[in-house]
Amino acid sequence: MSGPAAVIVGPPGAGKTTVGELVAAALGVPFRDVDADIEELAGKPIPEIFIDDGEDHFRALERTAVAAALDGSDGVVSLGGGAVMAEETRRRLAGHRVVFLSVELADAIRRVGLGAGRPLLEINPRATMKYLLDQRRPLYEEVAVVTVKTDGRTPEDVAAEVLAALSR
Ligand SMILES: Nc1ncnc2c1ncn2[C@@H]1O[C@H](COP(=O)(O)OP(=O)(O)OP(=O)(O)O)[C@@H](O)[C@H]1O
Ligand SMILES: O=C(O)C1=C[C@@H](O)[C@@H](O)[C@H](O)C1
Ligand SMILES: [Mg+2]
Repeated sequence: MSGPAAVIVGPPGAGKTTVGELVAAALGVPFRDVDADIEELAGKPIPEIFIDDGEDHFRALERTAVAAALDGSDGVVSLGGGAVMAEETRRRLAGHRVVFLSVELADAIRRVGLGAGRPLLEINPRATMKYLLDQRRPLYEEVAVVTVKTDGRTPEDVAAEVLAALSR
Protein backbone atom coordinates (compact mmCIF):
# COMPACT_ATOMS: atom_id res chain seq x y z
CA MET A 1 0.00 0.00 0.00
CA SER A 2 1.32 3.48 -0.77
CA GLY A 3 0.87 6.42 1.59
CA PRO A 4 2.16 6.89 5.12
CA ALA A 5 3.86 4.00 6.94
CA ALA A 6 1.63 4.91 9.89
CA VAL A 7 -0.83 7.60 10.94
CA ILE A 8 -0.98 8.29 14.68
CA VAL A 9 -4.17 9.53 16.34
CA GLY A 10 -5.19 10.09 19.94
CA PRO A 11 -6.06 12.79 22.45
CA PRO A 12 -3.73 15.54 23.70
CA GLY A 13 -0.99 14.00 25.81
CA ALA A 14 -1.31 10.56 24.22
CA GLY A 15 2.24 10.98 22.91
CA LYS A 16 1.45 11.30 19.20
CA THR A 17 4.40 13.62 18.59
CA THR A 18 6.83 11.89 20.96
CA VAL A 19 6.00 8.32 19.90
CA GLY A 20 5.54 9.28 16.23
CA GLU A 21 9.11 10.62 16.14
CA LEU A 22 10.45 7.43 17.76
CA VAL A 23 8.56 5.17 15.34
CA ALA A 24 9.73 7.19 12.32
CA ALA A 25 13.34 7.10 13.51
CA ALA A 26 13.17 3.32 14.03
CA LEU A 27 11.69 2.82 10.54
CA GLY A 28 14.17 5.27 8.99
CA VAL A 29 11.34 7.31 7.44
CA PRO A 30 10.38 10.99 7.74
CA PHE A 31 8.14 12.18 10.55
CA ARG A 32 5.40 14.72 9.89
CA ASP A 33 3.25 16.36 12.54
CA VAL A 34 0.09 17.91 11.12
CA ASP A 35 -0.03 20.45 13.99
CA ALA A 36 3.34 21.76 12.74
CA ASP A 37 2.06 21.76 9.14
CA ILE A 38 -0.93 23.88 10.21
CA GLU A 39 1.36 26.38 11.94
CA GLU A 40 3.42 26.64 8.76
CA LEU A 41 0.28 27.05 6.63
CA ALA A 42 -1.06 29.80 8.91
CA GLY A 43 2.32 31.40 9.59
CA LYS A 44 1.67 31.45 13.34
CA PRO A 45 1.43 29.18 16.37
CA ILE A 46 -1.79 27.22 17.03
CA PRO A 47 -2.83 29.28 20.09
CA GLU A 48 -2.64 32.42 17.95
CA ILE A 49 -4.77 30.82 15.21
CA PHE A 50 -7.45 30.06 17.83
CA ILE A 51 -7.28 33.62 19.22
CA ASP A 52 -7.07 35.55 15.93
CA ASP A 53 -9.22 33.40 13.64
CA GLY A 54 -11.27 31.03 15.84
CA GLU A 55 -11.59 27.27 16.09
CA ASP A 56 -13.66 26.86 12.90
CA HIS A 57 -10.87 28.43 10.86
CA PHE A 58 -8.32 26.22 12.62
CA ARG A 59 -10.40 23.10 11.80
CA ALA A 60 -10.63 24.12 8.13
CA LEU A 61 -6.84 24.50 7.96
CA GLU A 62 -6.54 21.17 9.75
CA ARG A 63 -8.70 19.33 7.20
CA THR A 64 -6.56 20.75 4.38
CA ALA A 65 -3.30 19.91 6.17
CA VAL A 66 -4.39 16.33 6.95
CA ALA A 67 -5.36 15.73 3.32
CA ALA A 68 -1.99 17.07 2.13
CA ALA A 69 -0.06 14.98 4.66
CA LEU A 70 -1.91 11.75 3.81
CA ASP A 71 -1.28 12.33 0.09
CA GLY A 72 2.27 13.59 0.46
CA SER A 73 3.96 11.38 3.04
CA ASP A 74 5.40 7.88 2.99
CA GLY A 75 6.61 8.24 6.57
CA VAL A 76 4.90 8.55 9.94
CA VAL A 77 2.19 11.20 10.22
CA SER A 78 0.82 12.36 13.59
CA LEU A 79 -2.55 14.12 13.50
CA GLY A 80 -3.74 16.79 15.94
CA GLY A 81 -5.88 15.54 18.80
CA GLY A 82 -9.14 16.83 17.34
CA ALA A 83 -8.61 15.96 13.67
CA VAL A 84 -10.85 12.88 13.84
CA MET A 85 -13.86 15.06 14.67
CA ALA A 86 -14.12 15.91 10.97
CA GLU A 87 -16.14 13.37 9.04
CA GLU A 88 -14.16 14.22 5.92
CA THR A 89 -10.92 13.31 7.72
CA ARG A 90 -12.34 10.05 9.09
CA ARG A 91 -13.29 9.10 5.55
CA ARG A 92 -9.80 9.93 4.26
CA LEU A 93 -8.25 7.73 6.93
CA ALA A 94 -9.99 4.59 5.66
CA GLY A 95 -7.45 2.11 4.32
CA HIS A 96 -4.50 3.72 6.10
CA ARG A 97 -2.43 2.14 8.90
CA VAL A 98 -3.98 4.24 11.66
CA VAL A 99 -2.69 3.71 15.19
CA PHE A 100 -4.72 5.00 18.17
CA LEU A 101 -2.56 5.86 21.18
CA SER A 102 -5.02 5.68 24.06
CA VAL A 103 -4.57 7.42 27.40
CA GLU A 104 -6.83 7.69 30.42
CA LEU A 105 -7.60 10.94 32.21
CA ALA A 106 -4.94 10.79 34.96
CA ASP A 107 -1.96 10.27 32.65
CA ALA A 108 -3.34 12.66 30.01
CA ILE A 109 -3.62 15.46 32.57
CA ARG A 110 -0.20 14.73 34.05
CA ARG A 111 1.36 14.92 30.59
CA VAL A 112 -0.26 18.11 29.35
CA GLY A 113 0.20 19.91 32.67
CA LEU A 114 -1.68 23.18 32.66
CA GLY A 115 -2.42 22.97 28.97
CA ALA A 116 0.12 25.59 27.88
CA GLY A 117 0.15 25.78 24.09
CA ARG A 118 -3.09 23.74 23.93
CA PRO A 119 -5.84 26.33 23.56
CA LEU A 120 -8.75 23.99 24.27
CA LEU A 121 -7.26 23.01 27.64
CA GLU A 122 -6.43 26.41 29.02
CA ILE A 123 -9.68 26.68 30.98
CA ASN A 124 -10.54 23.92 33.46
CA PRO A 125 -8.12 21.38 31.95
CA ARG A 126 -9.31 18.36 33.91
CA ALA A 127 -13.02 18.67 33.08
CA THR A 128 -12.26 19.64 29.50
CA MET A 129 -9.91 16.69 29.04
CA LYS A 130 -12.53 14.32 30.44
CA TYR A 131 -15.09 15.70 28.00
CA LEU A 132 -12.66 15.41 25.06
CA LEU A 133 -11.73 11.82 25.94
CA ASP A 134 -15.36 10.72 26.28
CA GLN A 135 -16.46 12.51 23.11
CA ARG A 136 -13.59 11.36 20.91
CA ARG A 137 -12.77 7.82 22.06
CA PRO A 138 -15.36 6.25 19.69
CA LEU A 139 -13.99 8.30 16.79
CA TYR A 140 -10.38 7.23 17.42
CA GLU A 141 -11.58 3.63 17.65
CA GLU A 142 -13.56 3.99 14.42
CA VAL A 143 -10.54 5.09 12.34
CA ALA A 144 -7.84 2.95 13.96
CA VAL A 145 -6.68 -0.49 12.90
CA VAL A 146 -4.46 -0.80 15.99
CA THR A 147 -4.93 0.57 19.52
CA VAL A 148 -1.94 0.85 21.86
CA LYS A 149 -2.46 1.77 25.53
CA THR A 150 0.06 4.28 26.82
CA ASP A 151 -0.86 4.66 30.51
CA GLY A 152 2.09 4.07 32.85
CA ARG A 153 4.39 3.23 29.95
CA THR A 154 7.45 4.98 28.55
CA PRO A 155 7.35 6.43 25.03
CA GLU A 156 10.01 3.85 24.03
CA ASP A 157 7.84 0.98 25.24
CA VAL A 158 4.80 2.37 23.40
CA ALA A 159 6.86 2.88 20.21
CA ALA A 160 8.09 -0.73 20.38
CA GLU A 161 4.49 -2.00 20.51
CA VAL A 162 3.50 0.24 17.59
CA LEU A 163 6.43 -1.10 15.55
CA ALA A 164 5.50 -4.69 16.38
CA ALA A 165 1.89 -4.06 15.33
CA LEU A 166 2.99 -2.43 12.06
CA SER A 167 5.19 -5.40 11.17
CA ARG A 168 2.29 -7.86 11.46
N1 LIG B 1 4.25 7.32 27.35
C1 LIG B 1 4.56 8.50 27.93
N2 LIG B 1 4.89 8.52 29.24
C2 LIG B 1 5.18 9.69 29.85
N3 LIG B 1 5.20 10.89 29.25
C3 LIG B 1 4.90 10.92 27.96
C4 LIG B 1 4.56 9.75 27.22
N4 LIG B 1 4.29 10.11 25.95
C5 LIG B 1 4.44 11.44 25.90
N5 LIG B 1 4.84 11.93 27.09
C6 LIG B 1 5.06 13.35 27.45
O1 LIG B 1 3.79 13.96 27.49
C7 LIG B 1 3.85 15.24 26.87
C8 LIG B 1 2.87 15.27 25.71
O2 LIG B 1 3.34 14.39 24.68
P1 LIG B 1 3.12 14.72 23.14
O3 LIG B 1 3.37 16.18 22.89
O4 LIG B 1 3.92 13.74 22.37
O5 LIG B 1 1.56 14.43 23.02
P2 LIG B 1 0.62 14.67 21.77
O6 LIG B 1 -0.25 13.46 21.72
O7 LIG B 1 1.45 14.98 20.57
O8 LIG B 1 -0.25 15.92 22.22
P3 LIG B 1 -0.97 17.08 21.31
O9 LIG B 1 -2.27 16.50 20.82
O10 LIG B 1 -1.21 18.18 22.25
O11 LIG B 1 -0.04 17.41 20.20
C9 LIG B 1 5.31 15.48 26.49
O12 LIG B 1 5.92 16.22 27.52
C10 LIG B 1 5.89 14.08 26.42
O13 LIG B 1 7.26 14.08 26.75
O1 LIG C 1 -7.45 18.26 20.87
C1 LIG C 1 -7.52 19.20 20.06
O2 LIG C 1 -8.61 19.58 19.59
C2 LIG C 1 -6.27 19.85 19.63
C3 LIG C 1 -5.09 19.17 19.81
C4 LIG C 1 -3.79 19.68 19.32
O3 LIG C 1 -3.05 18.60 18.77
C5 LIG C 1 -3.97 20.81 18.29
O4 LIG C 1 -4.35 20.29 17.04
C6 LIG C 1 -4.97 21.82 18.75
O5 LIG C 1 -4.49 22.41 19.94
C7 LIG C 1 -6.35 21.19 18.99
MG1 LIG D 1 1.57 16.61 19.34
